[in-house]
Amino acid sequence: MTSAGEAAPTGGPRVVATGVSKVLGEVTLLAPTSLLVEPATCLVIRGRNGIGKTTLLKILAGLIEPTSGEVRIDDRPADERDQTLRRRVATLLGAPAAYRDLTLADHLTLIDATWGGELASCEDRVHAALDQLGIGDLAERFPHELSSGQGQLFRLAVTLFRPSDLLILDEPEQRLDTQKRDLIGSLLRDRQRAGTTLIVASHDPRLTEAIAGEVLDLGWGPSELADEADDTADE
Ligand SMILES: Nc1ncnc2c1ncn2[C@@H]1O[C@H](COP(=O)(O)OP(=O)(O)OP(=O)(O)O)[C@@H](O)[C@H]1O
Repeated sequence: MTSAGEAAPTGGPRVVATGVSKVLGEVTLLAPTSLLVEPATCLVIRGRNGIGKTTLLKILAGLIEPTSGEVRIDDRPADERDQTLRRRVATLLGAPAAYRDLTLADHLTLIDATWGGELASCEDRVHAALDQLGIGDLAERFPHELSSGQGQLFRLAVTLFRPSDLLILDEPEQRLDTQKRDLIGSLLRDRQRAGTTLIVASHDPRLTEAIAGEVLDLGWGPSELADEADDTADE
């Protein structure tokens, strides 16, 4: 059985999205989009604020249903309720649930137990995972005792620690200083070399340069809100 903190040994899946879009009432959250991510490669998704990057990641992870189109992760439709996919796909999409009365080390220990990690080596692996992200000295802190950047490192630790061979990350660089962004770039490259497939939305050119095999630009044009603001300014 795969232990928490290790990539699944079989190699990451191929991800194919065909014409996926999301529309809620009058609002288009994501225009029709297609992509292909080969196993153990990294796709970085870019584009202006509000273009639909997070929406696309949620669709790829099977967290929300597209209005049109479909996503396949290897031969399976993306669906977070699919147990086989849940064992493979780790996501950082918004803040994962954190328990106020559990320390950072407690959180990782809980994750390890959930995914069947070996009990005897759990403590060592938990501390190694926190050390790897430069927050080993915060192991006994509670989540609400962290700075915003330390909180982001904790969320990354939680995401990277559980077994997965497909990582879907929304702006992993958020709130991090340059050194930590470089660290994340290096950790993600290592995961890719170990066989993990990566799909990452990012606004950081340096991180993109460090990890991207392919880049998908969703668009850089003005948003409707910007259009409306321009119209108002013209009046
Ligand atoms: N629940 C919702 N209801 C209506 N519109 C929404 C909802 N969630 C998001 N949107 C809209 O959908 C669009 C896409 O949002 P999304 O979060 O996917 O963009 P993004 O590219 O990730 O933006 P950012 O770079 O700012 O993180 C935005 O215009 C947003 O306002």
